[in-house]
Amino acid sequence: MTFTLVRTAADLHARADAGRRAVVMTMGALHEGHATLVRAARDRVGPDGTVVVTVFVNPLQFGAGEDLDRYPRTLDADLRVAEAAGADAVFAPSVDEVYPGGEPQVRISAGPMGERLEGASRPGHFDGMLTVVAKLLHLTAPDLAFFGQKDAQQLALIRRMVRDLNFPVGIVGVPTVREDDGLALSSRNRYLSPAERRTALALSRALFAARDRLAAQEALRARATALPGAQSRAETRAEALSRLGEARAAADAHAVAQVAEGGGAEAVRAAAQAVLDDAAKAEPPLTLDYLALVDPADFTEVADDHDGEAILAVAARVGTTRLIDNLPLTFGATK
Ligand SMILES: Nc1ncnc2c1ncn2[C@@H]1O[C@H](COP(=O)(O)OP(=O)(O)OP(=O)(O)O)[C@@H](O)[C@H]1O
Ligand SMILES: CC(C)(CO)[C@@H](O)C(=O)[O-]
Ligand code: BAL
Repeated sequence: MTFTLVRTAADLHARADAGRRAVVMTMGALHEGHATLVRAARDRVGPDGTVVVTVFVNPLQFGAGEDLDRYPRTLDADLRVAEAAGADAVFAPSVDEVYPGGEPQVRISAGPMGERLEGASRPGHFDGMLTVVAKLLHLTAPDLAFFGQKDAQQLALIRRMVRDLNFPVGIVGVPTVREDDGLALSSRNRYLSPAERRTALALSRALFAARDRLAAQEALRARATALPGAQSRAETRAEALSRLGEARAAADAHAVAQVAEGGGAEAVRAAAQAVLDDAAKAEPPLTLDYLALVDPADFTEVADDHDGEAILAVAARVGTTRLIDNLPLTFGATK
C-alpha cells in the first residue's frame, strides 16, 4: 500500500483499507518511542492490515500557561518516521477539522482517576485528552489502538473510558522506550539543554533506585522464608536468621526485620525520593511535582504493606520543561 498523508475526516473515510486496522495516536515530534508503537501495531495487524498514525496537537488538553504554542511541530520528519516504522497513513488534521464547531461543549469526563497526579497538576488535562481520543477513535475506527506505558495514567484512563463507554476497540499498552542512560524518550526532551538533560536523568535514576530497593527487600524476604525453622508464623524472620550463627546474620536479621515490619512500600518510595532530593540541589535543579506509588487500577496511593502490582510515578520540572516517568513494580513476588 502506498504511504499517504491524510488531512481530512472525509479522506480518511474514503480509504478502502483491507484487514484489521490499528491506530497510534500522537502529538507529533515523533521519536523512537512512537516508532516502537507503530512497529508493535504493524506486528499485530500483519502485512495485510492497516496502521494509521494520528498527529494532532490537541489544544483541549493544554492548560493556560502550558506549552501549546511552543510544542514542536515537525510534520515532514514525522512522515518519514511513521513510514519507516511501517505505517500506511498519517492522519494529521487541522484544529478546525477535529473541532468544526469550535471548542466542544460536550466532553468526556475523566472522573476521580483523572483528578489525581497528572490530573491534579494539570486540571482539565485528562478531560481534554479523553475527548480527543474518543473523537480520534470515531474518526479512525480501529480494531486496536496502541498507547505507551510512559503515560501510564493516560493509558489507564483510556482503558477505563473504553470499558465504561463500550468503545469497540482493543487497547494495547507498550512498555516505555528509554535512551541508553535511562531517560524516557519524550518529545519534550528536545526542550532540554545538555545541563538540564543531566539533571533530568534523576527521574529514571530515582525509579531504578526504587526498583533495586524493592528487589533487595524481596530477596531478603525470600531468604528469610527459606531458612530452617522460619515456617512458623509466630517466629520472626529476624530470629530465624540469627539462628544461622553467621557473622552476616545480625545485619541480615536487622534488614529482614525492617522488611517484615511494614511490607516496605514506603522504603521503596524513599529510595526514589533520596535521588530526587539530591537532584533538587543540582545545577540546574530539579523541582519535584510529585512522586507517588499508586495502585494501577485507580492511581490512589498504596498502603505500606501493599502486595501486588503498583506504579511508581514521578513528575518534575527542569528549567521550563516538565517531564514525567514511571515504572511498574510488583510487591510480594517472592511470597
Ligand atoms: N518513550 C516512550 N515509550 C513508549 N511510548 C511512548 C514514549 N513516549 C511517548 N510514548 C507514547 O506515544 C504516544 C504519543 O505520545 P506523545 O505524542 O505525547 O509523545 P511524548 O513523547 O509522550 O510527548 P510529550 O513529551 O509531549 O509527553 C502516547 O501513547 C505515549 O505514551
Ligand atoms: C493520546 C494523545 C495523542 C491525545 O492527544 C496524547 O495525549 C499523547 O500524545 O499522548
Ligand atoms: N504525552 C501526553 C500528552 C501531554 O502531555 O499533553
